[in-house]
Amino acid sequence: MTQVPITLAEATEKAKELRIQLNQYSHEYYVADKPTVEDYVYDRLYQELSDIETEYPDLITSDSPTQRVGGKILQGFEKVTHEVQMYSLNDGFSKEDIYDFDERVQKLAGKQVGYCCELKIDGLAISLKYENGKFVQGATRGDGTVGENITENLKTVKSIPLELKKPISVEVRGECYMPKQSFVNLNKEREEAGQDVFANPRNAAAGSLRQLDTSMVAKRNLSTFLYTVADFGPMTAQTQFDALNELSEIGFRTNPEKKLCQNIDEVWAYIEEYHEKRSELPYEIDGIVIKTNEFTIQDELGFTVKAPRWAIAYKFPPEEAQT
Ligand SMILES: NC(=O)c1cc2c(N)ncc(C(N)=O)c2s1
Repeated sequence: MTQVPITLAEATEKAKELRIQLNQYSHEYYVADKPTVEDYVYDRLYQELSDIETEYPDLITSDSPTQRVGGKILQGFEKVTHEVQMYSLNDGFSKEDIYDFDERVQKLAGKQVGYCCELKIDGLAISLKYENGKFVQGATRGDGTVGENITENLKTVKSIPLELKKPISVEVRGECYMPKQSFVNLNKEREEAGQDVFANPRNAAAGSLRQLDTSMVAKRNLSTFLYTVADFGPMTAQTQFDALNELSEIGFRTNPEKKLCQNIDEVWAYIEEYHEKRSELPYEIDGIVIKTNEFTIQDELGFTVKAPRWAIAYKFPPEEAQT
């Protein structure tokens, strides 16, 4: 059926309506993992918006889903200084290390404290900055103080909101990763094309985010889990567990496997549970991150030169090579 040409006013209204609808469907699919429509419904509306933007390029907005496909060739990556350091974590490798950590925390805090336990995602640490709800800068961790500006590449990662559900200014940190199945598919493609294959999903994610052709990044099916707030802006969470829920409420993808543990025995049980479940997860993890849940305790315990005193990363033993 030939499209009846529409006026600029009608196109403006229709484009806004389509953007809102498409961004909602995209959030359901890529962030909430709960799609409510079939792909063909999304694709038809997307084509309608793309046709309008082709007819009226001035109607293209920074949060339009058509901006996710990339198409820019970057000259390189500028350096970014993190105003809030992206810290690293002290590692633990045994049950004893974890119980020793708890003993140190209780001694410093003067009481038993609760812990928020989260899966340690095997990806690339990223920092995302938003101003008045709009995504303005994405950067790699780098050395924790200076990273690289990869904003254009991160705009193609569908689980990263281009606009938050609230017009707030925040900085958040998390992990960008490649799902296991996407890694298998990518390496199959590369092998068939006679290219080198990636050793693991983490290298594949890192290699993807270093692409200078943003349309290549868009095709790599990268995803994210956000887990730290560096600049709270108007966010009100007073604990790590609540901060994760608040991150999700404003539009970020967070990992659903988190657990609030009342003592270190519960922490150890969680570690054993996910050491068992590790192979069933659709993404790689290399351990468990344990943090004192109350931010007041985190402030009290502070940091050593290298890492927070209020957190530890339990690293799983290397998986036995499949014989
Ligand atoms: N280096 C770090 O501080 C962290 C690294 C990671 C990681 N790779 N995955 C998950 C978390 C988390 N949920 O806190 C953290 S925190």
